[in-house]
Amino acid sequence: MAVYTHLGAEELAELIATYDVGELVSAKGIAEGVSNSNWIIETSGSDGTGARFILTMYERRIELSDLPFFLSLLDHLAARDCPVPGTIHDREGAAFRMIGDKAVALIEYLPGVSVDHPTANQAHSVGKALAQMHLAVDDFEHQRHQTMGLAEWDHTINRCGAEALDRIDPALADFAFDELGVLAGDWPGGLPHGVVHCDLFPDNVLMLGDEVSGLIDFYFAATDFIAYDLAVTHAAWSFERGGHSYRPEIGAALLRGYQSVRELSAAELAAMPVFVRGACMRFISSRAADWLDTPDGALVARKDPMDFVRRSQFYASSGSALFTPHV
Ligand SMILES: Nc1ncnc2c1ncn2[C@@H]1O[C@H](COP(=O)(O)OP(=O)(O)O)[C@@H](O)[C@H]1O
Ligand SMILES: N[C@@H](CCOP(=O)(O)O)C(=O)O
Repeated sequence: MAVYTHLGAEELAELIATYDVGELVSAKGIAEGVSNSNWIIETSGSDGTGARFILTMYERRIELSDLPFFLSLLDHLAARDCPVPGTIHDREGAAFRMIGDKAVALIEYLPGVSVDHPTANQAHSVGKALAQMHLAVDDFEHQRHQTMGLAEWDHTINRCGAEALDRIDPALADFAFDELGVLAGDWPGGLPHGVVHCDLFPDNVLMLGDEVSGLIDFYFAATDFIAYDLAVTHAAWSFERGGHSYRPEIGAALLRGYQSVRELSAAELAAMPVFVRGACMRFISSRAADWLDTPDGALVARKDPMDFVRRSQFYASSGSALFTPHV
């Protein structure tokens, strides 16, 4: 379910007329996604040859005051040849408009599909695209506070409470409280930082064959350590679904692809074993809170926090072996 708001044909045509993209031809709701409403929009195109866009209505989770940051980040990266959709500005130059109390933005449509079970070549391309993005944000002038960092994981886990966590899984509370202590003690400092994606799961990457055709869903982007973003991507891509087994060829290809564009410093490599565990805790905490907030029988599929507990335990048992300079 990812169309939360009904927009009538007249309302959509009126909206599209505020952009220089031709007339509305069709609008189809997109089923994927959970946070926002998305439509594929087809128009006659400004030159009459037809054009396709994504219309996003921001429904929840995103603060309106953050929208200029997210949208200018898309434009910045698109202008630097990253495979990121740029925004279409309306005839008055605005990157987003309001429909009632909700913001909407028209963005470029990118081809490609999200893969469920990546190959090593695909992971290599994702590593390259991530590193390219990290280089391209170097001159991005805006910042955004990391709202999903260590303090928030701690706050979220404590808000859930041990009893509720144990209702999800009897091993969850002990694991989460112990792990938060480890992360608080070991969290690195003083590493290169910049604006990073922070949620580059396979469903936020579009691929054409082995090549990345789109990086999407930048709505968790924030200023943080650059290597932490690689850690999030590593934790999200390198396991079988459920987190039961590590896919060494995927983790290694991702790192190789990344380092073919941006080499990690010795200090960044040394921080990776903690960063990947932090990345797991980030999704354990948000998934646990979402799990407890989602009523039984709701249409939204719950994501299992234990999947990332297993990934974290694997990382803890591997130590620095996955992140040595020769990988
Ligand atoms: N620029 C784009 N080009 C093509 N498809 C897109 C684009 N942006 C989003 N999509 C499609 O819309 C779906 C949901 O988008 P996403 O931003 O991930 O939503 P949510 O934030 O609700 O998770 C994606 O899985 C993808 O299929
Ligand atoms: N990728 C995260 C949750 C964020 O949801 P998204 O649909 O906005 O990517 C997870 O898997 O827990």
